[in-house]
Amino acid sequence: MPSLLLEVAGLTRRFGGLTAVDAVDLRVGEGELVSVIGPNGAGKTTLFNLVTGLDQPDGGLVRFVDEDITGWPAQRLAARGIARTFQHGRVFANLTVLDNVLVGAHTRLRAVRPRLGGVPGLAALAELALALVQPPAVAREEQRLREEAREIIDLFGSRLAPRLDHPAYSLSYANRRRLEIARALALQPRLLLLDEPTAGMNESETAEMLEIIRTLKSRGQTILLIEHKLDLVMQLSDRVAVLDDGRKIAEDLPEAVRNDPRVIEAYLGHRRVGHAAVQAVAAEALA
Ligand SMILES: Nc1ncnc2c1ncn2[C@@H]1O[C@H](COP(=O)(O)OP(=O)(O)OP(=O)(O)O)[C@@H](O)[C@H]1O
Repeated sequence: MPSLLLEVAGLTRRFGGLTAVDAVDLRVGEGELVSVIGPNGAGKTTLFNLVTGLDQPDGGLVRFVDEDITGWPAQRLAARGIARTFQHGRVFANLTVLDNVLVGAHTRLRAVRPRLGGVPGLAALAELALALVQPPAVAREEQRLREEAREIIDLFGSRLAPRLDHPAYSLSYANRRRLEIARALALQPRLLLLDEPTAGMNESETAEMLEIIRTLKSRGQTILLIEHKLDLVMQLSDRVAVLDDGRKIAEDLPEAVRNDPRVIEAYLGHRRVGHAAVQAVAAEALA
């Protein structure tokens, strides 16, 4: 059993009368790829928002490594090594591909740099002075970051590498999604959360994304993945957790989840259909 990186216990989020995330438990070990699946509205993105500090839980806790991080803001979590991508992709449209990735790297550096005495404005002034003077150490660091950013971009091969100087707004939808992942990787996250990385992608783009995620996993990257394309989930995951109406209804190895009638029924929304019919429909959908 790998050492525990993320532990979610009894996590709950209500919106008015709706319990979007209902007492969910989840554990992710170092180096694992755990997928969260479930029908639309099951609570997957809300769960991600709670883990990454974009939303506050009404109950339960989130532990990361050896700290209780429940309710921490996103910036503080990024400093601890939690990075995410969004369902609809978020990049800085007016920045180039390279600069988008550099933003990720700079965020990491800012997070680990010691605070300058807590004097308001001093840190910003120091940054400005460093930028103006560019002492050799800063120039070297900048060069190193650029090389690191290029290496990350190279992971996406001919999709992004020839477009280093292109503004993000000029990229195709699939390339913007790739760029968003590249930027998250520049944070060198201990935990990477991917929210539907293949949403809106065609079959060959999806296959490429599968290979990229496989590569990240083989390098030891811990990943929490939301994905609707179950074929991809089944190929990549160490474990699969299934949400339905905010509750975790199953968590198991991919093969076991694939054959779990509760999962099939919930996922396909065929609660009133006979078991045999469900299995027939599911066999088609999950094939
Ligand atoms: N800010 C909000 N205010 C009110 N209701 C919300 C809010 N965010 C999410 N919900 C509701 O919570 C439930 C869970 O939504 P969530 O987006 O987490 O589901 P999901 O599993 O990610 O769905 P999908 O697969 O469609 O992305 C849904 O019923 C949704 O309408």
